[in-house]
Amino acid sequence: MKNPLLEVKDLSISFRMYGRGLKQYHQQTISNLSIDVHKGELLAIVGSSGSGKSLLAHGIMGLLPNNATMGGKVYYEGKELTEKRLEKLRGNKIALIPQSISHLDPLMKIARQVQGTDRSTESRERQRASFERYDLCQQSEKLYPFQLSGGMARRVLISTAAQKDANLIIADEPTPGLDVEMAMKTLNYFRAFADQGKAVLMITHDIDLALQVADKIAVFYAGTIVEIAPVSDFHKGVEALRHPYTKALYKALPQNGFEVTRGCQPYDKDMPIGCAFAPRCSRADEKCHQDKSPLKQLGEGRVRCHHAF
Ligand SMILES: Nc1ncnc2c1ncn2[C@@H]1O[C@H](COP(=O)(O)OP(=O)(O)OP(=O)(O)O)[C@@H](O)[C@H]1O
Ligand code: NI
Repeated sequence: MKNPLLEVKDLSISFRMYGRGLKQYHQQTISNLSIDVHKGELLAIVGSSGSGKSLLAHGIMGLLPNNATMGGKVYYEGKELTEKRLEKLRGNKIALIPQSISHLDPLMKIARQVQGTDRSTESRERQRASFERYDLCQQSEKLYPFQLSGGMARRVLISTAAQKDANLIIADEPTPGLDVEMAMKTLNYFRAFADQGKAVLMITHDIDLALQVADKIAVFYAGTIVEIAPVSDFHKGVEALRHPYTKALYKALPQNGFEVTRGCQPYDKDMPIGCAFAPRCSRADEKCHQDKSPLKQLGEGRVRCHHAF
């Protein structure tokens, strides 16, 4: 297979924090995370809230807060994505659709911020066409972000990315606030975008929606990827999936029985030394509690579990 368009290798992200008596400590939030996205591919990332999905997106884009330290490497088109390269590519060839609408500038009318620094007639036309596609009427151009509803703001963020000449879209929870029709339109746009030989990394809570358009699903748990599986494995059923957490996510879907797994994801400070899912896993044994499994290739997928063969 050709080089991936985006490759994340052994990523780690930690935060400098202050505890009691202003004692400084480092909170490890993402560790040993590797993924790649090829041209033509739509990779969906699913996982529980607080597992580090948005941090991954911000880490790739070079938008981490000041108290964060990032380790590992990110490659784009086979070359390391240095800060200097990012400055050129961010918002052009690599577009982010952020999860939070707070990424909109509160003091700038939305048409202006969607166009960015390019105020040419072409840029204005692209912005108008993109607004039209996302049902944003012309009057909305003059509004400030606080005057938008949640769904409108989401559509502004999507149309901002859609009017760029990007090769890679990183979409962080792009569908909340959208009605089903608009959500499907957005996902179909991502699919068509990938089919043109470009690529999409889409973070979502909605596995059902992801299954309709993605090629692969990467499952996130407590700051790392526990499984990457082709969508066809999810369609085959629970037996085709490799990691106990992926199986639990699958069984929690309404059509698969709404089964609840006891316990919750560990906090960064209480991270177990072994597999982070072990405290909730019925198959966990001594080895699982003691060491983390590497991400192993298994069939067409990859899994981080001692018991998966
Ligand atoms: N600025 C920060 N300082 C300290 N910790 C942070 C900071 N930003 C994020 N975190 C930590 O990173 C963890 C992961 O956050 P992130 O926003 O990536 O989760 P997520 O998987 O995107 O969740 P959600 O699905 O709710 O959007 C949080 O639980 C939080 O502990
Ligand atoms: Ni998030």
